[in-house]
Order: sequence, then structure tokens, then C-alpha cells
Amino acid sequence: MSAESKVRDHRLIEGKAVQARILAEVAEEVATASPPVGKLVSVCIGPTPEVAVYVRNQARAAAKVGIPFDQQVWPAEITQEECKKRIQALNDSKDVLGIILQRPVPAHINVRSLQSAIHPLKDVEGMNPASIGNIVYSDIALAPCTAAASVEMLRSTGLDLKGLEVVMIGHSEIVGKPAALMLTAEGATVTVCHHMTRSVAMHSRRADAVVVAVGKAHLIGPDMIKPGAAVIDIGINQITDEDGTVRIVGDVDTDAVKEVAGWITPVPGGVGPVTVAMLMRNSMVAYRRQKDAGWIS
Ligand SMILES: Nc1nc(=O)c2c([nH]1)NC[C@@H]1CN(c3ccc(C(=O)N[C@@H](CCC(=O)O)C(=O)O)cc3)C=[N+]21
Repeated sequence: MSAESKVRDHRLIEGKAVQARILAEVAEEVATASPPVGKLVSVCIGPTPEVAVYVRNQARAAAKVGIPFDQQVWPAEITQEECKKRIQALNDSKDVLGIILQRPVPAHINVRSLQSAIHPLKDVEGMNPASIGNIVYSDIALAPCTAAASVEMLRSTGLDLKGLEVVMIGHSEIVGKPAALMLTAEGATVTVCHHMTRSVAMHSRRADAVVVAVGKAHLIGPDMIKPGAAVIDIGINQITDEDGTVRIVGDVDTDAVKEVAGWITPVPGGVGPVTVAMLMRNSMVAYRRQKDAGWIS
């Protein structure tokens, strides 16, 4: 490797560094928490290869900050009723700090109903309609982790979010919509583009920052980005190269866009690790709220 290629590229926003900073803050709070924090329960329903990486990284981060982590896999044939019963038991348990219901779930399970069953004080992902509704009131302390991570990445550029022209591409309930509302709460001027937008490029070319969460490899090319803009790539796509190697890439053609953008988040190593850190931060927000509500003392 040449000396030159080892030089850090300042256009890349490294998720690991942002993650480390957040985990250090959380670890300090966990260490001094009295009473000690309960366990974070991850629930997968059936085999979910899509979330294996995520859950593994959650377990690692929890171990780093000192939050006990309980990785549960419920059977694929479990009924909606049984899921509700189990969530209820977790809500009621004093030992449980928070609950994460990993998506996707099997087709016969009503995921929205289960998300509503998670008590808002234990909803560390912020996906209960009551929790996500708070974001409309600019109460963004406990927001869906990926949306929160994208805002944190944008903030780490040092750009002033007030008045920033942001184009959000993608309007999913777990990322695009909450991220757009959070950025609005921060004072950004937000345009939301989606699959029915006539010309995404017309919007994205004017933006100071482009946030992408669509799930299409190489959707965003250099012709869609204003020189110097920040590009936050939330996509996770598995692609197979011509030589047969399987790789994970985002929604942005990173190598090409890097030449135009002022800042860009790589995939992997960008928003992903920060998403995991946000889950830990959210867990401590839930802990404080549970304490304030007199649930733990
Ligand atoms: N209820 C729910 N909430 C979610 O937020 C959610 C979900 N379900 N289901 C699955 C997707 C996917 N997702 C990831 C988050 C971080 C990494 C992550 O840490 N990525 C590293 C991994 C690198 C690697 O080890 O390969 C990176 O990008 O660098 C991956 C995937 C959250 N999701």
C-alpha cells in the first residue's frame, strides 16, 4: 500500500468514530446509574438473516457500554396473541430496560399492532405510534435509531442545520419520514422525494445535504449532487460483482460521488455503526424517563 493511500480522506464521515464518541458517553452514564440498568431485549420473530448483522452489532455495543443484552428469537409460527402476551410480560418486568422488535416479521404477524404493544417508556427504538408522534411536536430525544443516526452524521459535518437545504430521498416510516421531521425540528428546509417524485435530480442538485434511504444500489450518481454538498447514505444493498464477490453497498455510487461531495458517509462503516450507538443512547433516555415516572427507584 502506498503512503498516499493511507492518508485519511476528510470527505468521508467515519461512522466508527462517531459511534465511539456516543458509546463513551453512554458507558459513563451506565456505570454511574443507580439502580443499575436492566436488560435490553432484542426480539426476532422467526429466522431473519437480514437483521443478523444488526443484532450482532447491538450485542457488541451493549457489551461495550455495560447494558445487559438479551437476544430472543421467537418461533416463526408464533401467534399474534402469544407475541402480545410476551411483550406485555416484558413491559411489566422490572428487569427489562427496553424492547427492540427487529423487522421484518413473518407475514401473519401484524407488526404495527406489536409496536403499539411495546410500552412507550420501554420503546427504545421509538417506533410506537405514541413515540413517533412526539417527533411531530419536535420532541426528538427518542427517535427511530436510523433516522437519529442520519441526523447525527449530518451534524458531525459541522454544517449549521438551521436553514440548510436538505433533500430526503425515501419516505419510509422507519427512516425517511422521521428523519425529515427531525431535520425540520432542527431548522432545516426539508424536501422529501420518493418513488412518485417527477425528477429527484432536480431537487437533489440544489441541496446542501442529500440524505438517501431507498434501498437501490448506485441510485445516486455524481450528476445528482451539488459540488460541496453533504451526502448521507442510509442504504444497505447486497450486490454481486462480475467476478462473483458479494459486497454490501449503499444507495450512493460512493467512489464517483466522493469526487463531487464535500462530505460523504461510506457503506459499510457510515450510518450503520451510528444507528447501533443511537439504540444505546435511546436506552438511557428510556431509563431516565422510567426513573422520572417512578417505574424504577
Ligand atoms: N426494528 C428494526 N430497526 C432497525 O433499525 C432495523 C431493523 N429493524 N431491521 C434491519 C435493519 C438493518 N439495520 C442495520 C443497522 C446497522 C447495521 C450496521 O451496524 N452495519 C455495519 C455493519 C458492517 C458489517 O459488520 O458488515 C456497517 O454499516 O458498517 C446494519 C443494519 C437496522 N435495521
